[in-house]
Amino acid sequence: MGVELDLETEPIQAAELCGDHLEQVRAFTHDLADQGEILGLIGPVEIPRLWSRHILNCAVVAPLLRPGVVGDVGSGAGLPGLVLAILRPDVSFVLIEPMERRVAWLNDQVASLALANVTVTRARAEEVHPEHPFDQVTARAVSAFRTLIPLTAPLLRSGGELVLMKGARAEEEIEGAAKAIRKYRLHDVEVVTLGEGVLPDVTRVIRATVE
Ligand SMILES: C[S@@+](CC[C@H](N)C(=O)[O-])C[C@H]1O[C@@H](n2cnc3c(N)ncnc32)[C@H](O)[C@@H]1O
Repeated sequence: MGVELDLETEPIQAAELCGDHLEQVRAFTHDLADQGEILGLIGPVEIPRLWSRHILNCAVVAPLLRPGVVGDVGSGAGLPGLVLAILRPDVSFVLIEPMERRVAWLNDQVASLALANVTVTRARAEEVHPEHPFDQVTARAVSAFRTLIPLTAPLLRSGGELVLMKGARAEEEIEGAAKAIRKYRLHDVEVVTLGEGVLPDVTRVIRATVE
């Protein structure tokens, strides 16, 4: 038995942002609302705003991805990795998460959503050495840009791109990361704002390309 489901009404934008994949995104969202608190994946205050502050904030990132392999570092509940994997079946995803209970949840969701484009790796990012470095790496709510760079940039191929979901202080985080930006040879570092006029909270993403 799950917790009492107190999920907000599905926002009208969900249909627009999820298109043909709405049913799958809806199934994931309802499972997360139902089991997320018990499994320690998400706090109770987040459940009533799961769609507008979490699911759809991840969904707006989908158009930034290119066909290839994306590593999602610190996937946790599957944000953004599972949402993006549902919306972009043309892209392969490797979800990297060290916590056993979260890995079990991710594997269960991959199976129940029948996602053929996802593998889950139980590891810390710094322990991962992909045979074929990733084309892009995503992360959300893992750490500040300065400390996230050493965890994520080494996973990328030359010319690969970081797509890191960030809060309102993204520009300040970039200023504070000057040393790591140089050390890991990042260029074209920029903040893009997604979901403006569509979502209550815009999504801010730091994009950067590795030399
Ligand atoms: C605050 S949670 C965010 C989870 C999810 N990305 C989200 O937005 O809901 C941070 C996640 O990063 C994972 N994590 C922490 N350090 C990590 C590392 N070095 N490598 C990979 N994952 C890490 C944690 O286990 C946790 O699941």
